Amino acid sequence: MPPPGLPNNLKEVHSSGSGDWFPEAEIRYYTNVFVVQDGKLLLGYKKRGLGIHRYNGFGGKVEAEESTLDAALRELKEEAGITAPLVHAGTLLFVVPGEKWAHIDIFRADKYTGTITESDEMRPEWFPTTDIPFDNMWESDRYWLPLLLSKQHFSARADFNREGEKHIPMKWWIGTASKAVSQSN
Ligand SMILES: Nc1nc2c([nH]c(=O)n2[C@H]2C[C@H](O)[C@@H](COP(=O)(O)OP(=O)(O)OP(=O)(O)O)O2)c(=O)[nH]1
Repeated sequence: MPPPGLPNNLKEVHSSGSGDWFPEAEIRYYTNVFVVQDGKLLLGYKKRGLGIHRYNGFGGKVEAEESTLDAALRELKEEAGITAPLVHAGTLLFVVPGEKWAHIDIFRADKYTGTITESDEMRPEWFPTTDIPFDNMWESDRYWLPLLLSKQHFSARADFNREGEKHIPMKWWIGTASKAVSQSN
């Protein structure tokens, strides 16, 4: 059974952890973009803020009166210097008790235009899709990123406890939807 906050028509791919899901809270919307080309995945080494010193896709908060897609395009331009045709790949609910729930819309692009450029926030780096640095990414990414790479639309929830700057994974659930990956623009 999918956890609270996810649609209930999903097929489980992976789940882990124990205890109860953390209680509901207000939702804040984020984006995250992964560019995949010629068997390589573009990641950014985060130089500041949430997820510092770890690799991630490019993204951030959706601003007021901005669509999710526009936010994703803006963050990709700000953080990596490029633009790309984005396809919605899945959704991740990122939960920390006492904080707003982060609803992260995750996009994939198979091509891009512009010159990849380091920003204040991210240092872009290509990795072979067979050698992704999961040990240096958010803990549950290893379970859903393969679904993004194989173009299966997914929904996931990951609950963490925060200890200072550290996020300790408590429980997570990842599933796929029957709907095919659709073009979002
Ligand atoms: N891959 C992955 N990404 C995550 C997880 N949790 C989480 O917040 N993120 C993403 C969502 C956002 O893309 C990014 C956090 O955004 P941010 O705090 O840097 O937002 P921002 O760029 O608007 O921040 P700022 O400019 O205001 O400092 O991290 C997770 O578990 N896995």
